[in-house]
Amino acid sequence: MGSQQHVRDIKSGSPLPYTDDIRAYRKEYAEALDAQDPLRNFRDEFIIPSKKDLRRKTLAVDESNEASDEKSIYFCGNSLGVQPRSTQKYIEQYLRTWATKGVTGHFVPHDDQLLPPFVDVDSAASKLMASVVGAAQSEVAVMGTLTANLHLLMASFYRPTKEKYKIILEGKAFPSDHYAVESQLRHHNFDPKDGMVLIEPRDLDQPTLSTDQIIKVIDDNASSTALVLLSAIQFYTGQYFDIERITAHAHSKDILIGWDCAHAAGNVDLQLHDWNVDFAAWCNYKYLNSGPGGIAGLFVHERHGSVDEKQPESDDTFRPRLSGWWGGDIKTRFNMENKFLPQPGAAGFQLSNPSVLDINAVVASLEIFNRATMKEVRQKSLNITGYLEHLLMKYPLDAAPEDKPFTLITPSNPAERGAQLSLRLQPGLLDNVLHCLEEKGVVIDERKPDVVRVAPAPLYNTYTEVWEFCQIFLQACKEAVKAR
Ligand SMILES: Cc1ncc(COP(=O)(O)O)c(C=O)c1O
Ligand SMILES: Nc1ccccc1C(=O)C[C@H](N)C(=O)O
Repeated sequence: MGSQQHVRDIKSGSPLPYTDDIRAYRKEYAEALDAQDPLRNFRDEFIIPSKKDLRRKTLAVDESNEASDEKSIYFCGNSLGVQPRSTQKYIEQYLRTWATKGVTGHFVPHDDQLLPPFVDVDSAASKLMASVVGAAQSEVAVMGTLTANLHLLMASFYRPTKEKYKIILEGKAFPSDHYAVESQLRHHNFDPKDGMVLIEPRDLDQPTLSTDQIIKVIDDNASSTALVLLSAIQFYTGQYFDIERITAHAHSKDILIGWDCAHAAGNVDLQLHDWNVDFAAWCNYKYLNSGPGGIAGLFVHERHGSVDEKQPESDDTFRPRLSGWWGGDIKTRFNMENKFLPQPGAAGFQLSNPSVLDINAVVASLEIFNRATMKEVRQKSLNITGYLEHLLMKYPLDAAPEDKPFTLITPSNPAERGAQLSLRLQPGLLDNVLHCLEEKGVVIDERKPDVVRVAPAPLYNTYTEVWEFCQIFLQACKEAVKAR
């Protein structure tokens, strides 16, 4: 099959039919894929660090050169997404509103403002967030930070009894999640050694977890488990778990389940509502490009968020929670009567008035996402990450095994991964490979001692970058093997 046929197949949204046709390994093929990419114009919405800027010891950005400077190959949106061009405009607008309106900026709408008055920016953000994670607006709040939100949600959803008190999580969960669970158990006077049930990979060389294994751990601990907390996409392996099936299974055992969507939000087309997830939390600084440590997001399924207006605490479906004034009824919030009536839905979990500065950055990015659908973003992601895998594993056609001193630890089934591929290098190669990549202006990240994570972000990365990355990476591997 010729390269034009491949391109047509990609355009029609069908799975990319890779072949060993020599033409498909040429740069022109990657360029043709870019030319046909329906999302190609989104790249212009982002500032990709240039190679020159990355090398510079100072921050000076010479804007006149920005367009002409050669861009880095930035495949690190799984750790920190790049800056949308519009972020600066939103933040300047916020600074101007604060400077010129002072406290009146809280309440008075002004015609030229990009966002509503300060007190309403949280709902402007949740409105844009809802479709990105597959939720109703009322199920989403843009607030806090990921780990703090996990604690808040566990305060609501982890209600242990003497019999049912365990929390199931991955053995290799991101450390912050591990610490959050450990400290929740201690907070309730349980011993984490007994109360934390860790799902460990069976094979350390291929450290993914099968759905059957997860389900078996749930079954084995069903009578003593209060909560399951898993990551939607595993930060290390890039594995995308079967959220719908695992959630349904936990529910069938009368266990609540929450999902850490840090590596999934803005990456895959989550359907948190339809999958009946109890709660979820994520940060917005990875695939959602809202800046380091920026304001985060959480989801509470609508069945947990209802409020009886008169007697919220006696409503059966009311979730007990740690509260603050911003979660309270908007109409009475400023009455200072100390009668807490939570807002329905996820907004009722808010504590403080949010940082408007931070929310501006989230909104700037979400507005870009809302110009596409997550289905389209995911389709490009499947194609571009599939192309990356294909080139890494098959190119060049005459490659000897020693030319490929790495294995893929991310599942090769596209349905079981997002944008990221994690590659395990043979021992002793990592530092030299990283050095070569840095020299060539490639930004990826490493997990010591031997794993690199490579994540093309569908809204700003190109097929041509994938092609270039593979040339550089494979050459870097060759040189590292020689130097070993
Ligand atoms: C899965 C996961 N959980 C937790 C964190 C920590 O998040 P934060 O520092 O924003 O609380 C991260 C990223 O840093 C992460 O990837
Ligand atoms: N927030 C950070 C601050 C400093 C360095 C890394 C991070 C990350 O987010 C790491 C990310 N969670 C990861 O999966 O590697």
